[in-house]
Amino acid sequence: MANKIDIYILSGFLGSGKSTLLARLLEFEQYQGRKLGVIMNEMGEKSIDSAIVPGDVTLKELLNGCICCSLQGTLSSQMKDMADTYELDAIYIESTGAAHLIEVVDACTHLSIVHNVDLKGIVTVVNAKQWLEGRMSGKLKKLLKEQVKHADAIIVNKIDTIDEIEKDGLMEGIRTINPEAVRIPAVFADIDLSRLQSIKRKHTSQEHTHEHYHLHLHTFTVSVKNPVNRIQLEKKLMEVSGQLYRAKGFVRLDETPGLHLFNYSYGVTMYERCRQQKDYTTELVFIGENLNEEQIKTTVSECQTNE
Ligand SMILES: Nc1nc2c(ncn2[C@@H]2O[C@H](COP(=O)(O)OP(=O)(O)OP(=O)(O)O)[C@@H](O)[C@H]2O)c(=O)[nH]1
Repeated sequence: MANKIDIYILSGFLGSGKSTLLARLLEFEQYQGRKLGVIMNEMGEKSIDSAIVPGDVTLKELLNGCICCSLQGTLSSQMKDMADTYELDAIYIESTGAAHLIEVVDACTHLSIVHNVDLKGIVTVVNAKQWLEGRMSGKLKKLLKEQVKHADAIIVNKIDTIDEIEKDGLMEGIRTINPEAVRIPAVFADIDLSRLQSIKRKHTSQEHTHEHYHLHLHTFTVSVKNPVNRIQLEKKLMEVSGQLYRAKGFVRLDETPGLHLFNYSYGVTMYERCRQQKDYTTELVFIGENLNEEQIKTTVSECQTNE
């Protein structure tokens, strides 16, 4: 094998903007004629984010678990498989928002793969508002800090949701945690992407000093057969018990025809009309802590109209 495959790990909590960044990176890299692979890890049984990956990019989905623990071995073997089967220039690994990065780095530097790949670095995406407000459990705070600490580049995303003074304070706070990383403020991950291509991995996999605690994230899927009332769903999701960190999936709306991508993260709901005419199942994946599954199922059913 001639050249080693560049590996980039995309990290950042649920809904911070990893897929938004990945979509831009894939377009940017393909424009330069590079052949790409994506390994996408999601907590749920179904992949929602893979919809952003173009058909000519090699895609592997690792679902229903986390590549930093139960799927760590699978990540190494999938990378090896990709490297042996396709002539790729780069592989992007989108980790779940709950991943511990050192374990993901270990999987990327496993003996079975280390001669085929060049780990360029970890890019962590931060949700600016969530980081500033800090409305989250202590464990989650620790995890987000860890994701920033181990990054080689940090995209401080969603700065449209905070003001200029807050932004300055936030950038300084991030610098204090990780002064060596490239730090870039962004809206919808719209950055000079060439800055990411030149990053270098600074940390080594010897740093097993952190305690490996786990967020007790609860993930489940709710089928949404009928069109939903957008405003009602938005309002009711704000009222569910526990900490709802993320919800996403495909739904139809009662007010307009067509399939829509639904995204909920940190109190903000977005609907985006699907341009691709693929046959997506209408269902929503919910991820959070201390969620009441039955309550959320009832909520979703109350927001649906009868056809
Ligand atoms: N306001 C605002 N919304 C954004 C920005 N970047 C992304 N979003 C929206 O935030 C939602 C989540 O973005 P994703 O890119 O899917 O986030 P993610 O980190 O891949 O999410 P998971 O894979 O579920 O962890 C989507 O609705 C995006 O359109 C931003 O800079 N500002």
